[in-house]
Amino acid sequence: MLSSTSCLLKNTAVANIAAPLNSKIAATFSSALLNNTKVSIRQFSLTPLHLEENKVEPPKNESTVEIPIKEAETTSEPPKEEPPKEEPPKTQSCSCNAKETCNSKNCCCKKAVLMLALAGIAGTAYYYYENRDQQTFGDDTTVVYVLGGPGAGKGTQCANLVKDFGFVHLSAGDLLREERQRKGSQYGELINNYIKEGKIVPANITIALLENAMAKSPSKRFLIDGFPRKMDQAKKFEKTVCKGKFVLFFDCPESVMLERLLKRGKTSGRVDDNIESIKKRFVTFKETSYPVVEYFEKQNKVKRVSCVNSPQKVYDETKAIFNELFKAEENAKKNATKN
Ligand SMILES: Nc1ncnc2c1ncn2[C@@H]1O[C@H](COP(=O)(O)OP(=O)(O)O)[C@@H](O)[C@H]1O
Ligand SMILES: O=c1ccn([C@@H]2O[C@H](COP(=O)(O)OP(=O)(O)O)[C@@H](O)[C@H]2O)c(=O)[nH]1
Repeated sequence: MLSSTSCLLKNTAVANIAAPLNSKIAATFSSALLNNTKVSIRQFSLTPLHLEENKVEPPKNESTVEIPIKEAETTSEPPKEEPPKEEPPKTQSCSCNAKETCNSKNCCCKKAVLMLALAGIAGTAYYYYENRDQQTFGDDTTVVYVLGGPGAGKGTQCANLVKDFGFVHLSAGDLLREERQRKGSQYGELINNYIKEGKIVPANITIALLENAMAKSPSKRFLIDGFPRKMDQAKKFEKTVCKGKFVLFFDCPESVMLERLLKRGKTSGRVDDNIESIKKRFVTFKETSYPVVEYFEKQNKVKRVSCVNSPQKVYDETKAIFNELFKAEENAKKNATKN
C-alpha cells in the first residue's frame, strides 16, 4: 500500500506545468485541468517520461497533483499475512516533540518536512511555467486566428478553407460549448453563464481546450476561430502555446450581423442567439475583442476581408489571401532547401 501526501495546486497550475514539456504532456495536463483529475506522479520527477507513464484518473472534487510518499513496495499480489511485530516503544527513537504519539517510522516531523518540500517543488514548477517564454508548439506549426464580430461568417469561411488548404478548424466557441455539455465538467455552468451574457470565458479554460485539441491533432495547420477575443488570451496563448502567423479578420457591419444571428437563432438552438444576448455580444466585441485586432494590426499581421457579400464572394477574396501567403511559404521552403 502507498500512503499519499496530496500537494494541492490550483487548477491552473496543473495545466500550466504541462506546456514547457511537449504536446503530449500538454494534452495530459490540459485534460487534467478540464477533467478536474489527479495526476499521480508515482516516482516524483518532472520529466516527460514519468508524467506520461501515469494515467489520468476519473474526475474527483479537487484538481490535485498527488505525490505519494513511498512507504513500502507496491505489488500486484495480495499482502502476505505477517506475524504481528512488536512495536518499538514510541518514545525510544523519535527525536520530535510529540514523543507520546509519534514513532520514528511515521514521524510527524518528517512528514511535515516532506510535505513542505513537495509543496516547494510544485510551487517552483508553477512559477517557472508562469514565467516561461517557450511555446508548446514551435515554428513547424501554423496558427491562423480567424476573428470578426458575432455572426460575421467566421465558421462559414473556415469550412471552405479546411477543404482547400488542409487546415484543422478549431472553433473556440464550439470547444466551449462541447465542454459545457461534457458530463462531469466542472466548468459547464460557468461556461453557460459567460456565453449567455456574451462575456469572455476565463483565458485558462479556453486556452487549455485549444491546447488540448491541438496536441491531440496530427495536423500542423490550425484555423483558430473566434479566438483570441481578449488581450490576456492573446498574450498568454502567444507566449505559452503557439505564435499566430496572422489574423484573418472578417469585417461586417452590426446591422448585417444582427440579421444573420437572428436568422441563425431560429435553428441553432444556441443560448446566445437571441436579441438580449446579441446586444451584449456586440458590446463585448467592440470593447474587448476589437482591441485584439488592433494589437495584431500594429504588428502588420491582419488580413481584412469584407463580409457583406455572398458567402462565395467572401470566400473568393479569402482564398486569394491564402493562395498568396501559402504560395510564398512554399517558395520560401523550396529556396531554403536549394541553398
Ligand atoms: N456572407 C454571408 N452572407 C449571408 N449569410 C451568411 C454569410 N456568411 C455566413 N452567413 C450566415 O450567417 C450566419 C452566421 O454565420 P457563421 O459562419 O455562423 O458566423 P460566425 O461563426 O462568425 O458566428 C449563419 O447562419 C450563416 O449561414
Ligand atoms: O475565446 C473565446 C471564444 C468564445 N467565447 C464565448 O463563446 C461565445 C460564442 O462564441 P462563438 O465564436 O462560437 O460565436 P460568435 O459570437 O462568433 O457567433 C462568445 O460570445 C463567448 O461568450 C469565449 O468566451 N472565449
